[in-house]
Amino acid sequence: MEEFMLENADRYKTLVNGFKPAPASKKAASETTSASSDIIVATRIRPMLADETTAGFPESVFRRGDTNTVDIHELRRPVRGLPTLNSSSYTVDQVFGPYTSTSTIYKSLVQPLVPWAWGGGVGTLFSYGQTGSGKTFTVSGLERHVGDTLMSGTLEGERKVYMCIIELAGQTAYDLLNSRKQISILEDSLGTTQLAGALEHHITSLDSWIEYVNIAASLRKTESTFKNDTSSRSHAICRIRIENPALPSADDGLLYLVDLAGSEAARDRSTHDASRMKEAREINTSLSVLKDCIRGRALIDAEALSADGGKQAKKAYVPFRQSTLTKTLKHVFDPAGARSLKTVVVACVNPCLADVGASKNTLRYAELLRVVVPKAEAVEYDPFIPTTWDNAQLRAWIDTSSGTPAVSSSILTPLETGPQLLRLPVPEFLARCLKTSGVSKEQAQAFQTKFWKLHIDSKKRSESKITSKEAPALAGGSGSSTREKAPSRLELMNSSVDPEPGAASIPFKQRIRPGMVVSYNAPPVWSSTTNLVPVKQLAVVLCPATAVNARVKDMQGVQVNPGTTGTEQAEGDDSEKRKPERYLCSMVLPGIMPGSYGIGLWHQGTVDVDQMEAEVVLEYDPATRFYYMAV
Ligand SMILES: Nc1ncnc2c1ncn2[C@@H]1O[C@H](COP(=O)(O)OP(=O)(O)OP(=O)(O)O)[C@@H](O)[C@H]1O
Repeated sequence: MEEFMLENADRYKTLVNGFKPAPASKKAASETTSASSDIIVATRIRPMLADETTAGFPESVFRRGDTNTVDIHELRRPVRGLPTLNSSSYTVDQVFGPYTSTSTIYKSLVQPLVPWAWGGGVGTLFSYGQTGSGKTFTVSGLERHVGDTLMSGTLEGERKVYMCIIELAGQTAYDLLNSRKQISILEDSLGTTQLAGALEHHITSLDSWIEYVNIAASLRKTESTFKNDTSSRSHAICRIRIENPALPSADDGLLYLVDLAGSEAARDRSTHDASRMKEAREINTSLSVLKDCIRGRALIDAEALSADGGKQAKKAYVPFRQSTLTKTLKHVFDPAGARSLKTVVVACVNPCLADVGASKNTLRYAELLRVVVPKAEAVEYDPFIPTTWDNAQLRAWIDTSSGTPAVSSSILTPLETGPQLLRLPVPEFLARCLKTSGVSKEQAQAFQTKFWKLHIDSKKRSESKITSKEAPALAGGSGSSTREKAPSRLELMNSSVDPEPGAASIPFKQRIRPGMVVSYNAPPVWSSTTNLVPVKQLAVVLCPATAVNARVKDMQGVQVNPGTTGTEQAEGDDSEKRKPERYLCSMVLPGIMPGSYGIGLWHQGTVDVDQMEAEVVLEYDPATRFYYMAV
């Protein structure tokens, strides 16, 4: 095939020079969808390398004028006659041609992620592409620019910056800042991913930043391939954690710079042995899972913040547990997390005609990452729905609703709209409030909760409005009177409310069931053994203590059902005696948002029925991914 390309290089160049793209379809103007603003997908076309030019290969990847469209041309070998041109085009959010510097790319794509992470958000950069397309060249250049910005002292406030660089090869992880020592990727009992065994370095100067980046680069596992002598067959993840000492309980900002393993060109594979083929399969699987995770998470975020309550958005799935790469980057994908995210993907392409197939695959992948969400229609302003507020409406609300002294709206939201403020990382929200003189941490926190609560309540209201609108249609046809449609059992699954009709009229102790949330008045048995403080002494009932076997122990290691050692089961036909008096429960833990809760599924203890005070209804909020108490 390469011979055919070289033989027909001149004809190919003539055909490419005469290429005229089809006129842009009118569809774009009338589009009802747009790419999600939380994820930017860009393409960088690297320059031709000397060996490619010397071999006589022409270029095959071109930016179309100043647009965000890339044209790829290849030669088609017809059955009869002269070769013809086969062209395809791909559209992404930004295109950088072969002469664009890394510094320009930094300014336009990555620089905004730095203050985002500085303010407590999660920013992630992925460089993706075929082997030898310039991924490592791009990431290593960007790493230096990030270090420059972080260490420049120009960002507001005091922060502590920590760096950790790891490499993932298949299922195995190594610490690139500790002599490539093997480490483990673990999830702790609160569901947080831990890079167990990896060293984290406190970075205080640009020199030490560069030193660590260089150490990692030199240790990066490389294995020669046909295409690129220093090809990396592993993913490298540089994680920057940014601590804000002024808000010790707030989430740390995170910045991930990820140099993905090369997605190889088909022609390279022919020279590989079985282990290299297995490696290639593993890489391709992890890249495919990554694509699903990026898309899924962006769809979920778009859905949560849409003014229509996400009714138009498709239901998304984020399979982050399906690969070590996405498990490691759990913060970036986990739909149950509440972090504000910004993601940038740079799809690197090699312009050489010899690699045209791989370039097409890379750009196809890039296009798939562009999550299309329903275009924001001009929504009618509603004083109770923050997602409908423009900047002026939001500022007017802040001026009147943020307490005394009022939080300065020009500091908190100089430009933001309601939906944008909802996306702001909580630590950044609080830090901005605290800039108004006289505003205390407590006031800032209470105001942040108030804003979120308004949003959550508005979503609940919009859901119930839709339900009641649907009711006549469902009742219609029979001519029956318009009844409000009762929520189905499935719809009730977002709440701990008893799904049985009429349950509210039965005292809660007579209908204790798995999933019921109760408040109780005894000192929590687990607080002495853990630093996690249960919230308001709430617990989720799992099952009667008598239902579990002798092996089951609570958090203190105490046997939950002491009656399971033998005799009691043989004796028991007296149902009164067997009636459970205590229940195995999971602890309800404080959430990240003020007023929010999480459920510590594995933080289990027993609660006596006598100690239970009342049933409490917790509702799950998909926007923040926490539970809130229903009023
Ligand atoms: N924008 C660029 N300008 C100049 N040279 C570049 C550019 N991008 C890449 N190169 C050169 O191309 C070669 C391959 O780049 P690089 O090693 O970054 O590819 P890669 O995609 O990381 O490959 P692999 O997946 O095999 O690791 C290197 O010699 C690099 O210096």
